[in-house]
Amino acid sequence: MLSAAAVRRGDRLAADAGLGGPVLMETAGRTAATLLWKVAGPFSARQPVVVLAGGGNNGGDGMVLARWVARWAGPAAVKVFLLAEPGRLRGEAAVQWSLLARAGVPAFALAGEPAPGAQQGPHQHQNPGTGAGAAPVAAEFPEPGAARPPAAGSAGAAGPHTETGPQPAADRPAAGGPPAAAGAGSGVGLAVDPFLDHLEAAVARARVVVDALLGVGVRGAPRPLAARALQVVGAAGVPVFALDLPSGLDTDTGEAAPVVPRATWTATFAAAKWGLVLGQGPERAGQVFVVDIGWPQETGTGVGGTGGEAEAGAPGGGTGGFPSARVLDAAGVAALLPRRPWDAHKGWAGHVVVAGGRPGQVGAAVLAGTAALQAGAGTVTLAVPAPVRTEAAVHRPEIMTWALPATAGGEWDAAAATALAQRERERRGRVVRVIGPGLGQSPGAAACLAAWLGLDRPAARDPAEGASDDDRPADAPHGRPADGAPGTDGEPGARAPEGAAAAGSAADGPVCRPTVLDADGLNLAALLGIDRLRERPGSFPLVLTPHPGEAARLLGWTTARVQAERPRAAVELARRAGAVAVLKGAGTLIAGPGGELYICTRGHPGMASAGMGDALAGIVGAFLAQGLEPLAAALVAVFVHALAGELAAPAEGIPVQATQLIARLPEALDRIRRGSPGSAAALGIPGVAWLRPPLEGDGAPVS
Ligand SMILES: NC(=O)C1=CN([C@@H]2O[C@H](COP(=O)(O)OP(=O)(O)OC[C@H]3O[C@@H](n4cnc5c(N)ncnc54)[C@H](O)[C@@H]3O)[C@@H](O)[C@H]2O)[C@@H](O)CC1
Ligand SMILES: Nc1ncnc2c1ncn2[C@@H]1O[C@H](COP(=O)(O)OP(=O)(O)O)[C@@H](O)[C@H]1O
Ligand SMILES: [K+]
Repeated sequence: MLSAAAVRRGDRLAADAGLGGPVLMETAGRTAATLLWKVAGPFSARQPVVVLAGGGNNGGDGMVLARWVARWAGPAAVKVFLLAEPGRLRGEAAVQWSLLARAGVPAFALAGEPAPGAQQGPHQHQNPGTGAGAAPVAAEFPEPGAARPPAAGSAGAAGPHTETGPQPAADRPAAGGPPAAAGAGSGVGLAVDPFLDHLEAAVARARVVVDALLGVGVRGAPRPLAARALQVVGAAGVPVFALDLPSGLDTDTGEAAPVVPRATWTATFAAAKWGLVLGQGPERAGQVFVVDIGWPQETGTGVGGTGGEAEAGAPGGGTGGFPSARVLDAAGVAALLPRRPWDAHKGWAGHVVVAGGRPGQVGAAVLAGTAALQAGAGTVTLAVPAPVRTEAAVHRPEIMTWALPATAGGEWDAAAATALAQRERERRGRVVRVIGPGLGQSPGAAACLAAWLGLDRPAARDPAEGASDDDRPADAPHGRPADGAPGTDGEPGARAPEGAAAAGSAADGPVCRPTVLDADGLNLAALLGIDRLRERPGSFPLVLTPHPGEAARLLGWTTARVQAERPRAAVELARRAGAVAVLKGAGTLIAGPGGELYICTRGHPGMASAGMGDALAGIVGAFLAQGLEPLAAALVAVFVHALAGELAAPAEGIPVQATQLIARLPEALDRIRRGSPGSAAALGIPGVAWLRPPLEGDGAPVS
C-alpha cells in the first residue's frame, strides 16, 4: 500500500535496476488489457472499448491497452480519445501515440492552435511546439468507415504513419464494419466541444470505458476540461475500468471530487495506493486488482504481498503521504500460523483469561472467550464480577468462570486485580489476558487496569510462571518464560526495578502478562495516558485493538482525523504505546512498535455489528496464548477474523452477527492453511491479484 511519493520512489528504483518507463508501461497496459478482456470482454466493433486517455503516463498506459485490444480484436474494437494535443505529448505517452497510429487504432485528440495561415478545420490543425515535424492529427489516426482518404505524407510529432508498418489486426475485418485502416478520420484533432460530442457518442455505444485520464500524477481536483470529459463518461452509465486509480482520486487520501468516476474495476499498478482504501476510494474504485508490473524485489511490493515480513526497503519510507504498508494475504498469514505438534496438550495452547463482563455486558466477555476457544486457545476463563458469574457460565461448557470481587452494584472492585492474579497463579501454563470487553469504566475497573498494566506500582516476575515451562515441549513458542517481566533473561530478578520483588511479588500484588486491551480497557488506558503504556514493566507483550473512536480517545484526536489519517494514526498508536496497535474498521491496519505497518483488505461492511470487536480481541488473545509474538498474533487474528466474517456472509452487504463469525473461525483457519480464495491463482491471470476478492456467495464477477 503506497503513497504517491512511494510510487515515484519505486519507479526510480525500477529505473535504476534497468526497468525503464517504456518497459513498465508496456507491462502495465498489456496486463490491464488481458484483465479487461477477462472481466468485460470479448470486444468487437459492436462491443467496443473506449479509452479516455490523458497526456501523462496514465494516458500512455491506456494507449498500450488500446493497442493490444486492437491487436486481439481488430482496430474497430477500440477507440481512443486523447484529452491532450498530441504535439504536446512527451516521453512514453508520445511514443505510445505514435504506436497507436502504426497499429491503425482510431483515435481522437484535441487540436492545437492552428498554424499561421492554416485553414480552420479538424484536419488542418498544426500542433504547436513540435517544430518542423508537426503534423495534422487527423492524418495519423484514420477513423474506420470514414470516407476521407488518409492525408498523404503525414509525419507527426510522435512518428510517421506508415501504411506498411506492423498492423497485425488491420487485415482482419472487424465485425460490423469495414477494415479498420481503410478510411481516414472524420473527426480527429478536434476542438473541445466536438471532441466531447464524439466522446459522448462513442461512450454511448461502448461495452466499457477505460479511464486512463489521470493516475498518480494528479494534482488536486480534476481541472475543468478533465472534469467535463469525466462528466461525459459518468453520465453514460457505461461500466468504467480505471487504470491505476479512478481519475482525480487523491492517491494518498482517497478524496474525490464528484466527477471522479465510480469505476466497476480498477487495475492498479505495482502495488495498491492508499487512496484506494481510504476516504471515498473504495466506493470509487470498485473491484481493485493489483497488477505486478515487474518492479524489482527491492521495492518490496510484489503482488499480494507476503505478509508477516518487515517492510524493509520498501518505497515510501514515510516521505510524503503515508508510510507504506504491506497487504496481508492468505499465504503470508499461513506462514505465521502456529503449528500444533502432534503431542500438543492444552497447556501448549495457552490460557486466555478474559477480564470484563460487567452487568449488562456479560455477552461481550462471552463473545471474546468463545472466539478465543474457536481460534485455538487451550483453556479459556471468563473473569467477571461475582454477581454475573452464572450468567457468564451458561454459554459454553468448555469455558471456565472466575467470580471476582464486585461492588454492591456489580461493578468491578479494585480488589479484583489481586484476586485475578491469585487465580491465575493457581493454574499452570501460559496466561494471556484480554482486558476490556464489557469491563465498564468504574473506579474499580480503572484501578484494576492500572494494576494489571503494572502502572500503579513496579511489577515483578511471577514465580509460578517459570513452572509452566515444564508443560511445554522444548521448542514451544514464546521463548520468553515470563513474557517480558523483569528477569526473564535467565537471571531472575536481574533487571527488576529497585524494590520490585517486594512491591510486585506473587504474594501481594498482580503481575503483568501478555495482554490484549480492547473496548473499555482502551478507554481507561486513554485516561491513564497512552504514553504511560510504554512504562509498563518489562515491556510485556501488549496489543491494542481500538476502533476509530477509541483510537481518537487514546491519541487525543478527533475520530474524523483518525479516519482521514488512518495509517498515521495506527503508526502513532503503536509508537506512543510501544505496543502493537490494531486500528479496526474497513481496511484494518496493524502497526508494530518498530514502525511496521500492515493492512487487511478483507472483511466487509456486513461485519459492522456489535460484538465483532469483542470476537477479534479474543482471537488475538488465542494466538498470543498459542505462542505467537504480538505482531504476528495481531496479523493472524485480524485476517482470520475478516475471513470468517466473509465466510459467514452469504453475499456482499448481508449483515453478519458475531456468533456467526465465531462459528466460522475453524473453517477460516483451514482455508488459510490450504490457501484461501482471493489468491492470485484464483483470478487466473498470473501477476494479477484481487485487493479484496468478491465474497463467494456474491457470484464472482469474473467468468
Ligand atoms: N512512471 C512509471 O514508471 C510508470 C507509470 N505508470 C503510469 O503513469 C501514471 C503516472 O503518470 P504521470 O506521472 O505522467 O501522471 P498522470 O498521467 O497520472 O497525470 C499527469 C497528467 O495529468 C495532468 N494533471 C495533473 N493534475 C491534474 C488535474 N487536477 N486536472 C487535470 N489534469 C491534471 C498533468 O498536467 C499531466 O498531463 C501512473 O498512474 C501509471 O498509470 C505506468 O505506466 C507504470 C509505470
Ligand atoms: N466495513 C467493514 N469492513 C471490514 N471490517 C469491518 C467493517 N466494519 C467493521 N468491521 C470489523 O468488525 C469489527 C468491529 O469492531 P468494533 O467496532 O470494536 O465492534 P464492537 O465494539 O461492537 O465489538 C472490527 O474488527 C472491524 O474491523
Ligand atoms: K485513471
